[in-house]
Amino acid sequence: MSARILEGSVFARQFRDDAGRRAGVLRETYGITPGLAVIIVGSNPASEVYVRNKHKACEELGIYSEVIAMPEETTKEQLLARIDELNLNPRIHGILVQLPLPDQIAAHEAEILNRIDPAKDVDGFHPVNVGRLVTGEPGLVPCTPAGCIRMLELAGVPLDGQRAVVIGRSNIVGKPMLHLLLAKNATVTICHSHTRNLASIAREADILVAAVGRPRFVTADMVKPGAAVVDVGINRIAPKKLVGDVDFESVREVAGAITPVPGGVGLLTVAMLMQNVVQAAEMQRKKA
Ligand SMILES: Nc1nc(=O)c2c([nH]1)NC[C@@H]1CN(c3ccc(C(=O)N[C@@H](CCC(=O)O)C(=O)O)cc3)C=[N+]21
Repeated sequence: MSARILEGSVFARQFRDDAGRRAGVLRETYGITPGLAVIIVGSNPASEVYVRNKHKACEELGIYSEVIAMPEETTKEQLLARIDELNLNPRIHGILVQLPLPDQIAAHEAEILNRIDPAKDVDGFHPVNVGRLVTGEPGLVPCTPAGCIRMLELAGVPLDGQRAVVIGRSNIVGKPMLHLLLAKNATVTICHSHTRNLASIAREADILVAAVGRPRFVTADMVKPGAAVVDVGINRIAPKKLVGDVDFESVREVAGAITPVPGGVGLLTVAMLMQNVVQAAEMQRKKA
């Protein structure tokens, strides 16, 4: 048996079509063009790929997009001042500060992210949006986990009552994924670096999400036959070689469905960001 390949491009296309349609309504009915500002501090080759893909997606959907490149030596105060301006800028409905930040301001990451107006927080990283996710109130949800859940639903993978195991406990992927799966009535377990018997826990999963940041960490022996395997990893192991957190070639022989890297979750992330920008613009219109 060989797994069904869940192509990111197929699902990303559907998310983008939906975002484009809603952006059209905002434009034609209300004269609002959704706008996104991305702040990049310093240079990081991986970040540049992401920012380029995002910019292309905005152009295709008629979303206004501004990339604000700040020098490596930017101070916390300078960055906060830039965020304050964007918070007040009526053309900008979504603000994203590209992570990771350079070393001298990385320690202030929380303070920086908390400065973004929660209504414009299209990454869903602000504590107000995190709280809404945990309590089940409507809010902006982190793009990567939100995209994975929507993909699984569109692919017809059942979640209700299923065992889901998430490997990784980051604020960006692991923790929001836990809450989104829980909201779909899955039984969720989080595994991390201190977990004992990780492989045997992973093997119980009907849905296995890998977000550990270790190349090919998930091997075939850790996967239940027929499971849906979602690979959130993006590991550059050579200048032009990208691999996920899942050993794709061996796991595809065991899994029922699997996302590739590249061409999987990364594409969903960009498409979900477009949806979040449109959602932010819709919410700001209703509040105004
Ligand atoms: N505030 C913030 N929000 C983020 O969402 C965020 C971030 N910072 N920092 C970096 C990570 C990483 N990330 C990616 C998204 C899409 C691709 C992507 O489009 N990948 C394609 C192409 C990969 C390639 O060719 O290199 C693929 O997987 O097929 C990659 C990376 C968003 N991130």
